[in-house]
Amino acid sequence: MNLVAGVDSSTQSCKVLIVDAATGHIVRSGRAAHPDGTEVDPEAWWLALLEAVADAGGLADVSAISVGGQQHGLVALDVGGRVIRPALLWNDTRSAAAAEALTAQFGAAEYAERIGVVPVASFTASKLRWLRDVEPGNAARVAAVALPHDWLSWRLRGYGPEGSAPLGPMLDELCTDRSDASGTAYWSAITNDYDRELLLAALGHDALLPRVLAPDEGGGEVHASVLGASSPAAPIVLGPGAGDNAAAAFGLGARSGDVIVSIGTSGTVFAVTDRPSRDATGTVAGFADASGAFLPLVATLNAARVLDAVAGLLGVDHDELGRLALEAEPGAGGAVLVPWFEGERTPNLPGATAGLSGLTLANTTRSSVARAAIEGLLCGLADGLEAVLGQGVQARRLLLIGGAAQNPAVQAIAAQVFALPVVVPTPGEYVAIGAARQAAWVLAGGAAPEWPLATVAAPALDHRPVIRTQYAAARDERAAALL
Ligand SMILES: Nc1ncnc2c1ncn2[C@@H]1O[C@H](COP(=O)(O)OP(=O)(O)O)[C@@H](O)[C@H]1O
Ligand SMILES: O=C(CO)[C@@H](O)[C@H](O)COP(=O)(O)O
Repeated sequence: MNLVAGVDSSTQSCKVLIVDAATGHIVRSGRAAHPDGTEVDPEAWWLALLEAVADAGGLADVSAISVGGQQHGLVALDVGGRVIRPALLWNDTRSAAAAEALTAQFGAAEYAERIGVVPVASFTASKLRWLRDVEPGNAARVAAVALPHDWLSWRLRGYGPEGSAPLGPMLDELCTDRSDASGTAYWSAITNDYDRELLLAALGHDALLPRVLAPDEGGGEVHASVLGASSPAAPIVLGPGAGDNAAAAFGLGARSGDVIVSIGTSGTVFAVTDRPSRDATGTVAGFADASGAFLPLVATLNAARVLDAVAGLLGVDHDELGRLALEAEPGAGGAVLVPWFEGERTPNLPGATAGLSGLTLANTTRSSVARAAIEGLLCGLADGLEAVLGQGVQARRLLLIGGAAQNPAVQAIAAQVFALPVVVPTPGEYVAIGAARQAAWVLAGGAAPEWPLATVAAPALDHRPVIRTQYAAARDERAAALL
C-alpha cells in the first residue's frame, strides 16, 4: 500500500492524516493544539506539526506529503530566515485601516479588475501595510514574505533560520501554490502572477515572494533530519500545499453545482468555478482553487466560536446546546443574535460587536438563546451564499463541513435557513484529506486520484424564511448603529 500524508495547519490546531494513496482510506491520524490569539509565533505551528506527525505514528512509511493551512497569515522573514515578529493571522482586525488605505489608493474596482479581490483586514497585503505604518522598523527588515503553509513546507524541506535548520535560510527556496497566493492581495488568480506594484504599496519596498507551484507540481522533498526518530528510508515527496478552503474543496472532490459551507473558526462559503470572479464590493474574494480553477469565496470571522461562547454562557456542552436549540421554534420566538463577537468581515465591519435583540419575557429562555446563536451564525453564511450565487455560481446542493457542522442541531437548522438541499459529508478533516489527495496526485502524476465521498446526513429541505427575514432586520439595524 502506498501511503501519503495530508496536513491541516488551521487556526486552532494541526491535524495530520495518513491515507492510502489509491483509495483515500484513512489509515492513521494525529493532532496537536495551536496557541490562542490573533498573532502566533510560527515556531508554535512547527512544533505542533511535529507533534501531530508523531501522534499519527510518524512518516517512516509515507511516500508524499502536502500541507494545507489557514490562509492569509503574515510570516515576515528577515535576510537570515528568521521570523521578524509573531505572525499576524487572518482574524486580526488591527489591519482594517490599512486595508482601507490600500483600497483608497487604487480603488476597489481596480483591485477587483487586477487581482480579483479587494483588500479587507484579513489579507496579507493589509497586514504588510499595517506593519509598515505601525512597526516601520520591522517592515524595513522584511526580506521575504511567506504564508503559514509555505513556511511549514519550507521548514519540512530543511530550510529555516540560520543555526537551527540543516539547510539554512535559503529564502529563494520558498514555494507556495495558486490558492494561497490568491489570498495575499498582491497575486492575481486572473493573470497567475504577482502584482509587484500592489506589494510595494503595502510593504513600502520589494521583497522575495515564494515561487508559485502548479497544482500537481512537486515542491521538493522532506529533509530526513527534521523528522527525528521517524525519519524514512526513502525520500518523501512534498506537494505544493494549499490554502485550507481550497484544500477542503479538493478533498471533497467538489464539482459544478456544489457549494461548500465550512463552519470552523472562520465561516466560509465557496465553490469551484472555471472562470475567475471580480466582485468590486469586495464581498466575494476571487481566489484560486487547488486544481487549476477558481474559488469564489465569502468568509465570516464569527463561526464555530459563536457556539463555543454561547454554550459557555449557558454552561452546557455542544450536544446540550444543540438539544436546547431544537426545543425552540424556528425564529426563536423573535430572539435574534447578530454574532459579530470578533468584529466582522462579511459585512465588512471590523469594529463591530455582537448583539442579542428582540427579547421578550416569553423568549428569554435557554432554548431560544441557543437557537438564536445557531440561526445567527447560519444567517451570516446564508448572506454569503447569496453573494457567491450573485457571481453566477450555479448551486444544486450545499456541502456542510467543519467542526460545528457535526452538531445535529446545526444540520437541522441549516435545512431551515438555506433554500438549497443540505448534504453533510461523513465527519472528517477535509482540509487534510485534500492535502493528502494533492500529495497522491503529485506522487502518481497524470490525473488527480478519484476518492469516494461518503455522506452521513441529508436533512430534508425545511426552509423557514422567517429566520432570515428577522435576522436581516436586526443585522441592518445593528450595522447602521455601528456606522
Ligand atoms: N459538535 C459540535 N458542535 C458545535 N461546535 C463544535 C462541535 N465540535 C467541534 N466544534 C467546534 O468546531 C471548532 C473547530 O472546528 P475546525 O473546523 O477544526 O476549526 P479550524 O479548522 O478553524 O481550527 C471549535 O471551535 C469547536 O469547538
Ligand atoms: O480567512 C479565511 C479565508 O479567507 C479563513 O477561512 C482562514 O483560512 C482560516 O480558516 P480556519 O482555520 O477557520 O479553517
